[in-house]
Amino acid sequence: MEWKASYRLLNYCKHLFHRRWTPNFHYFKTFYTSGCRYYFNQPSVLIKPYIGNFQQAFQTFKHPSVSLGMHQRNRCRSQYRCFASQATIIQRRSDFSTISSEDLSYFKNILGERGVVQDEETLDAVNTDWMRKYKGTSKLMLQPRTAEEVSQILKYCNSRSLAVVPQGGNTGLVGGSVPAFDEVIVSLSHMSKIISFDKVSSVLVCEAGCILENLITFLDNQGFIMPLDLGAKGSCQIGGNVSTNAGGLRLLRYGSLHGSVLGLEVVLANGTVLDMLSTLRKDNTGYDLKHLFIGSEGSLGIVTKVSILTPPKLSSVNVCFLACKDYESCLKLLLEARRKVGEILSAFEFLDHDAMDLVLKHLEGVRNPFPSSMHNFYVLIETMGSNESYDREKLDAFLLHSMENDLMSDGVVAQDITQASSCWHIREGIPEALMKAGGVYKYDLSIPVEKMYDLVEEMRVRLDASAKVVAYGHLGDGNLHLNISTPQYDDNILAQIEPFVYEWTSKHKGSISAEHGLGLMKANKIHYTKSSETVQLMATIKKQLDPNGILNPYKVLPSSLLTKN
Ligand SMILES: O=C(O)CC[C@@H](O)C(=O)O
Ligand SMILES: [Zn+2]
Repeated sequence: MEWKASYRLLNYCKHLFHRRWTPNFHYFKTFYTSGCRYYFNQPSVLIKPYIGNFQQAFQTFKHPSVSLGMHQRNRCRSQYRCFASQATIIQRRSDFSTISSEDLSYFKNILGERGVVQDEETLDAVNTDWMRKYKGTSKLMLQPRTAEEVSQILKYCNSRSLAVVPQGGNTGLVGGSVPAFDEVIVSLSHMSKIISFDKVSSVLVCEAGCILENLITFLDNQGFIMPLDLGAKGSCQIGGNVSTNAGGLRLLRYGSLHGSVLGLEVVLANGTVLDMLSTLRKDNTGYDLKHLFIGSEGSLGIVTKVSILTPPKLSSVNVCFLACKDYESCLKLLLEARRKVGEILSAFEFLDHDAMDLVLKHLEGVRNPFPSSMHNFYVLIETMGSNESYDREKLDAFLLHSMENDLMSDGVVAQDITQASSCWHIREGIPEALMKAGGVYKYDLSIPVEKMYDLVEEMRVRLDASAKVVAYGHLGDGNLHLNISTPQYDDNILAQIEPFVYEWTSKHKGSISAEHGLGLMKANKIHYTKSSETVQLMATIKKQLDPNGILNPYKVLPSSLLTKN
């Protein structure tokens, strides 16, 4: 029995990771929990802390190369209707101009031929969002190289009433980074310089178009890390991350970008360059305006430079993947991880049976860590610290307690970086697997964790079996990614999901956008989370900073509140 079980663990590691390793059986300990035996190789139950680039070794989540048919949608020149979002029926604002040959000459004059993109293939890509659900009809993308060029562009567009969509890596999931109609796309991709890094204060200053993964690599060489990490790090840009207040996998440990971003340079709609590029931790001189731009999705200004506090790289990293019989056990594990693992806890992610099933079916190279059985829930726990034996002791205490108290049904602990990255690949691969499975309705919700899974269960009761309700997310942050996967988009299914999902979230005092923003998808849904007074004040701020409403129109706030007086 003992040998069988340890063999199973050993076998798992061999199969999943195609690696040979020699466990030290001498150290195997046995625990009896609810009639099951659990075996962990005590000293190596925790992965050996590896020195080196942990981040880099993770699989980079690239855009799926699968060819997905464009979803059915009805669109005419003045009306945009996204099939997958019932209420996203908006009219093109008639006071916006269309591009003229004089406009093109002006832009070519300030940016040169290279900065003015009109070829159809490129425009098709930048008009289409990552999910291929939203598509604009822009005929022009501009590629400035400096904040001054951004300023000249916006000043001109403002005077001509030309609407603008700022675009970074275009990895957003709510249709916020693509035009709704024919807005001019202002790409930040050519503004990708790292300006400075001060090791002592650990502050990085860079341009908005820096790809997150490039910053991660740069900092790794200096012995630091970025305070945020996302599945889309290979494509997303820091300016987009800041503009959407991207959350991701490490928010549990390092907090949101409202805490890490120390300063910004932002270009306003009228072309004013707002220099708030502070590198100071403390500055109580009046209103801290940078926070207005963090998470405003490019609707108040275009972020051109970012100054960000970067935590030191930690040498001891552990990843474990645990199986649970019910959601209640996941919550208990979270509580115990907080208590016993404490300050070294860096991620606490969860996925349910349907999410695991989907990944196993649709993603190549992913193996079930527990090949002999499927479980109802899984959690991925990561710790990061600087003292190997201290970290091990903490994780050990947590795992032993969890086993003794029947909080997990099975568990594996990565023994090296390859195994750790395989565990992460399961979690990070879910959005790609969903895309490959067919149509997907995405909801990114903050809900008090005790209630969170009730929504998932209620949703399953509402929908028939052809719709797969898939739940996963950042459990440690109270963030549920509720996805309904169907063979294709269908308005009848959508009617069963919405407005139910928003009403349910609102009733339980949750947020209808935990980390993805509102974009085009949820601009008309903001009232489910924010009071009417708050939304009114937001509209007042928007009108003050962008009186002509040229910046990312139709997004974030309901258009009805922004009509010109
Ligand atoms: O696809 C989603 O719904 C979530 C995407 C992303 O925020 C994640 O956590 O993987
Ligand atoms: Zn997420």
